[in-house]
Amino acid sequence: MTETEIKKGLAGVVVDTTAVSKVNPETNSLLYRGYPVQELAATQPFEAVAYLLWHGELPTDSQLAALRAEERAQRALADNVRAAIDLLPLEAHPMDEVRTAVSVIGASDTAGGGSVLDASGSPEQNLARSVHLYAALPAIVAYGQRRRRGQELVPPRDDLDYAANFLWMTFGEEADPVVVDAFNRSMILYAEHSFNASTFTARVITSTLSDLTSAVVGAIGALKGPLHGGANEAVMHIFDEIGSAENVVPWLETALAEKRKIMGFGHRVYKHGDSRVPTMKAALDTLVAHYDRPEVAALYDALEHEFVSRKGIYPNLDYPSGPAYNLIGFDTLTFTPLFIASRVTGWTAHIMEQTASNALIRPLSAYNGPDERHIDGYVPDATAQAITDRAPEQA
Ligand SMILES: CC(=O)SCCNC(=O)CCNC(=O)[C@H](O)C(C)(C)COP(=O)(O)OP(=O)(O)OC[C@H]1O[C@@H](n2cnc3c(N)ncnc32)[C@H](O)[C@@H]1OP(=O)(O)O
Ligand SMILES: O=C([O-])CC(=O)C(=O)O
Repeated sequence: MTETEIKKGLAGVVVDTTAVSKVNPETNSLLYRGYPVQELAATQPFEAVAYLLWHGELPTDSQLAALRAEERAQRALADNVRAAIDLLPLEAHPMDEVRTAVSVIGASDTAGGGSVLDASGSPEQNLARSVHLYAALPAIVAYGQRRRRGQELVPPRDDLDYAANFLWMTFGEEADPVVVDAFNRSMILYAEHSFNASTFTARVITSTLSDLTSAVVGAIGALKGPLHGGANEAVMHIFDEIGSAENVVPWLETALAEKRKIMGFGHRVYKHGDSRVPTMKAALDTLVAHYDRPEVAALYDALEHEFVSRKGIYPNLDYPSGPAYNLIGFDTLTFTPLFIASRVTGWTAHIMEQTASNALIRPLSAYNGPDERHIDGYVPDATAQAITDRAPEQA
């Protein structure tokens, strides 16, 4: 195999089909099961989009009511999950906290029937466990933020929809409808994006016939990195570093001179802008007006203008989401866990799709290590000396 045949990072490689979503960089569009994400964000509750991703169709009224009832019944933070979270240091990264909590659920989940040991991945069991994770995650994320702030757990409210209840459990007060709407839109925009790194991770794990929760745990690990979901958190650090719009030019000149990656910009698939950004920017603008924080929009616009005009690289969804979550009152460390709470719907839709039409995912590699050599030439002492002699940075 020659080097030119290798697609580093699988860039541009089509590895399978999917009916869950379609990302089209040419038309700058994103369809969930055929519906433009902008239309879904403008009209649907997150619950209906979760249903759409899992079932392929938007729910009827009674189907939506049934999903809502199932979700509400599993909203409360389970005692064993809380106990596991409480064992973690307060300084633990919230992504590690959520990953651990999901693992605990997986080790004790009987949703969809069967014993704890039975993770057979039948369609009924996978769907029930998907709904369970989606229902359980808001309490986990909300409790994590409250725990770090030294606040008590807030139990869920049965009379609130998913987004309003999520904000209630996080802040202990009912959010303004404008805020609930912006948050609901962000949940919908984050829900699904074809074969991104975390979804692909989930599909690789599923392809070995491992269980649904293991695939979600692996996906969380992939999402944590700043080149993927961790970027929404990194965007806020950049905003904090810059401070205000008038500092953008000197800050950016230094960052570019240092060859820093500017988080929240660039995308593997979209090269002319992310289809979700205009919708999330509109939600951010609503929040800026609601909280009367024009300086946030000024900084956002100034950095976007300077970076795009210098580099021709456009914002991705994490760019408007970071400041939007900050305005709502989430701690920066909570931003990527919010992404998990949303993306678990897309991940599990892909896990079910992979299960239904499985082939072990196992690509090839081109070897570029030492030529074949033989053990009779191996001298242990000489090898040990060679390791000791290595420069510290190589050791
Ligand atoms: C929801 C999401 O997960 S969206 C992605 C969130 N991630 C980020 O915002 C992190 C910042 N962005 C990036 O690191 C990249 O744009 C990625 C990883 C998202 C996509 O990267 P790739 O498709 O692999 O492109 P790659 O990283 O090779 O970039 C191509 C060129 O643009 C540059 N570039 C791309 N994004 C950025 C950026 N944010 N800041 C500075 N330069 C950038 C690269 O340095 C590279 O330049 P070079 O050709 O001179 O080396
Ligand atoms: O598609 C990607 O590579 C990353 C992304 O935007 C997402 O997962 O939402």
